[in-house]
Amino acid sequence: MLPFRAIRHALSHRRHMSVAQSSSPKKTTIARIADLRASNIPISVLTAYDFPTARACSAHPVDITLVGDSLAQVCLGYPSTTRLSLDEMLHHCRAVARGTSTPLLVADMPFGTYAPGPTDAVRAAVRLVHQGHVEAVKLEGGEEIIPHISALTQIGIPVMAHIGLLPQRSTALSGYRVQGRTAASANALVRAARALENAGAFAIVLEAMPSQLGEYITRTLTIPTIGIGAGPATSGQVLVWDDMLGTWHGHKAKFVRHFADVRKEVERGVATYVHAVKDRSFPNAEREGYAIDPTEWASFLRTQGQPGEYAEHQRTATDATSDSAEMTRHPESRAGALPRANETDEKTAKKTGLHTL
Ligand SMILES: Nc1nc(=O)c2c([nH]1)NC[C@@H]1CN(c3ccc(C(=O)N[C@@H](CCC(=O)O)C(=O)O)cc3)CN21
Ligand SMILES: CC(C)C(=O)C(=O)O
Repeated sequence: MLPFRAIRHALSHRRHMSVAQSSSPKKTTIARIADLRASNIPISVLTAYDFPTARACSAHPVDITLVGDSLAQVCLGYPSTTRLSLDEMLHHCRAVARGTSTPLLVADMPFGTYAPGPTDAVRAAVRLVHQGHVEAVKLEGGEEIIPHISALTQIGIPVMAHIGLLPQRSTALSGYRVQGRTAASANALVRAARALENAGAFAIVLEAMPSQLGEYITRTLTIPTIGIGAGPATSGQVLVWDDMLGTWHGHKAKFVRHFADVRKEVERGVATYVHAVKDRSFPNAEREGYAIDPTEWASFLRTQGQPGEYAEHQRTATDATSDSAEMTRHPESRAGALPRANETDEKTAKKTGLHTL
């Protein structure tokens, strides 16, 4: 019997107990993922690429946090996931691991790190566990990667498989296309799914395929299916962080739903900040600044050879920073004789078009 099957069966007596305790978040284990599928409770998966997104995934919490290689596109600006190196992936895995508490932590094996053969797959996956602090790995592919998956599961690295649309092969496949739309390709996907389960995968991502096929594969297998564009009947769902929050600026696949409009908030925040800096309403000297004892300041100025009257003026000006009339009466008293606040405001507003705010 294969390793994860054995673990699942050995722990099956705990099934009902652990699902019943779902109100108090516990560390997600491989057995718990199997429990959720057996109990027909949908499995929630989200990608995360850094410490704060990992914290957000842990706070609610999601069941599985995936350091997806979509990292290449949404976080690092590469045109394709094939550009991502193992070192770059490791750097982000460590940050995500530091912010992860309860979710099971899974990382994508980057393009080229497993294709050469099972030995290379083991070497790269061991680095992801050792140096990336992840608990499981995900690999894209069908029957051609069965030996790789067997090698990984036999040494105790849990594997999430991934079939259907395979982004790492989008160049060879001439783009991101829905898979399994013909009887022949649907058959090939079902065959691959069975083979991956037999090789010991603990779960399988089904990407961009007809909903009927997503349901059919889910019913055929005993391991959970995690769908992304595979319809509502899969055992769980995964979305890319930036797609879910509406921050991704690129193409929106049909399967994407925005659960928040964070991009609009980000744009509003940046524009308001720039405006506040330009019109000097930020920072406020008292609420957002630090003070020095006036006598200390006066004595500092004496060390600088400044007249006492200047020190006195500085103190008054600090007490009433928002009083632009004060600055107008003594414009020369400000270091470098900066232009008056109103002048600056007018000029920058013209340059940046901030009048529209
Ligand atoms: N932001 C983002 N979200 C993702 O889900 C994602 C990434 N990036 N980068 C890596 C891969 C690439 N993925 C993609 C990218 C595009 C489509 C897409 O546009 N699909 C077409 C299908 C058209 C058809 O064959 O009918 C669509 O319109 O939905 C799907 C998955 C999934 N992954
Ligand atoms: C979309 C998910 C499944 C993924 O593979 C990724 O984030 O790279």
